Amino acid sequence: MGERRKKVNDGERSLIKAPSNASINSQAVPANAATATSTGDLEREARKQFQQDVTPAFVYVLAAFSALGGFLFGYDTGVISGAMLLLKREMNLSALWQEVLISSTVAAAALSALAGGFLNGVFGRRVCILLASFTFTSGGIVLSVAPDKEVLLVGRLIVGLGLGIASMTVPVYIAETSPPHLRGQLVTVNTLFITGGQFTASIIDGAFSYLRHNGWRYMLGLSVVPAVLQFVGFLFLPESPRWLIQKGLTQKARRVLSQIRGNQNIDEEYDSIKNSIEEEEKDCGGDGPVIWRMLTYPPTRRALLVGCGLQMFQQLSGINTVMYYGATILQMSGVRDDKLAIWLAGVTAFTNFLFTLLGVWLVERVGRRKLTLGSIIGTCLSLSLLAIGFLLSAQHTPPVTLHPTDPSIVNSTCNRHLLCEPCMLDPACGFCYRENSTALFASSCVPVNTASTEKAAWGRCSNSTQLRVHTYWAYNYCPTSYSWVVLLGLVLYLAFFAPGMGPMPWTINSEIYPLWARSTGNACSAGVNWTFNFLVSLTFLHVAQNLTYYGAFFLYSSLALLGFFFIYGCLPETKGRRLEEIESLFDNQLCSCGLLWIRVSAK
Ligand SMILES: O[C@H]1[C@H](O)[C@@H](O)[C@H](O)[C@@H](O)[C@H]1O
Repeated sequence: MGERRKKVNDGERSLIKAPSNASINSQAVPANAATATSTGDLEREARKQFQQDVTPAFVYVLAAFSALGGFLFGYDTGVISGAMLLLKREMNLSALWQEVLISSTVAAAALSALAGGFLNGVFGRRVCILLASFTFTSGGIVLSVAPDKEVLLVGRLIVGLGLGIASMTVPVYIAETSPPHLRGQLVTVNTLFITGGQFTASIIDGAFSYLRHNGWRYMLGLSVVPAVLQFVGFLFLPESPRWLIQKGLTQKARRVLSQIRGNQNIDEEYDSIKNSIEEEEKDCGGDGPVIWRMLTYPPTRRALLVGCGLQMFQQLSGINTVMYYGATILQMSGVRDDKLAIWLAGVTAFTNFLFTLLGVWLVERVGRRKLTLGSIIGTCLSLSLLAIGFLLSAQHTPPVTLHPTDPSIVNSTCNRHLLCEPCMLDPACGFCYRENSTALFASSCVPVNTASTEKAAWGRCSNSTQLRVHTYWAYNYCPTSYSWVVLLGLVLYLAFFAPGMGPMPWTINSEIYPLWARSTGNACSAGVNWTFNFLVSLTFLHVAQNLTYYGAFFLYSSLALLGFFFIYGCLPETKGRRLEEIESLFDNQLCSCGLLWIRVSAK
């Protein structure tokens, strides 16, 4: 892809007056600076200390405005499930149209993330963020005024295009503008915004679900607010200094760097970026598209494998099955009021958000490698616990005791099921039962109402008045006394996944590629993330039908275990290193960092 690099113009540097060091208070010099041998060393130490202590507020402003892209990522992927409940009634959507409207956005995001690599290289990070927020705004407007399902589809595709570009550009922009000691934390804030967006979407879904007519227009259209905010903000925010240096716009780069470092001395940082670009120019050699150069140059090939592998295992650990079907899983744990279902999704989203906050706190304390390893092993174990909960529920599933005689059941598959478990796994049927304080009785397996899965096609469970008095309709779940195991599994899953496996793939990808390969590397790995998101969420219900719920969660658990071995062997620690130094971590043979780690720990 066309990431061109121009020669850096040395002459420009001397035109700019370096900021004075006079503001550095001698008291800021650390104790160990006494061992420094020359005044130069002393000065550098002092500067480092000063720069670490006083982080200019502008860096936070940049990170917050960029992370609005993460918020829109979370909002637009999260809001659709609640909007769909209203849309399917109002527009009479078939199951196929519902699936198309949900997954078209994710598929469009996968494609545009790949294209985003090219756009980032040629036009820069800032223009791409402006483009993404413009796309989000247009998509939001189209969705909120859509007269029919075809226009809705166009709106969903436009939003997907914005998502792909934002998801790959924002982490890169934040990483490139942050000081090394804050980089991990600030990029992780972007994932915090993603989960915050998902949580906000569930609240908005809950609030507008009472507006039966046109409520979905507000749900889908409200994303315009943060999108416009980001667009306006970025009209005033600067381009990434690293991209500017790469393009030979050195004078502008120095200005931006000094602005985002609060007029501290930026010589050292500037020189280090410039030198590393010159080094890279010699090292990576060869011509041809960036992706080809990445694949033929061993360090970037390894980094790409690690980056894409992390994104793949993030999605294979099943986060989006939990995010999209969380309400059903929670229903199994005893809350049966259907009206609550939409709010329950909010509980899952909030837990995900809360534990991502823990990740922001941990990332610079324990480092990326340990955090990701701890997270994936916990994820793997809690997925097994979820599976065990489903297994116990399936083994103790209640029997069907009533066999209704309505003529339409003769042609339906529902009258073949003798237990609740196969009945609820059959998408055409649901379990209708009565319950007193001690036991469940008068249970039947009957066809679902095709217009709304909230009730049966006929009989006791098709009647909303009856459904209020001790008669229950269970679609997608079975009443069980092992629900607490499932609930515990779910909470532990989010507690382990959200601080590590949720944010780290994005954070690590923003750091591991040299500048010439950064946008292409992030485009590929974000493309892998969206592709596996699409595959896993689209196949979840089919996988559950064929392997049962516990089979599905055992499968995700085994995939997470595989992910653990991959991360253990292949992921080096990038904490505290300058972006320019990170390439050297991939100099060693592929996936030998597990061995290195053992050696270092043994010393
Ligand atoms: O990192 C994010 C986050 O964990 C979200 O909750 C999830 O929905 C996304 O797919 C993932 O990429």
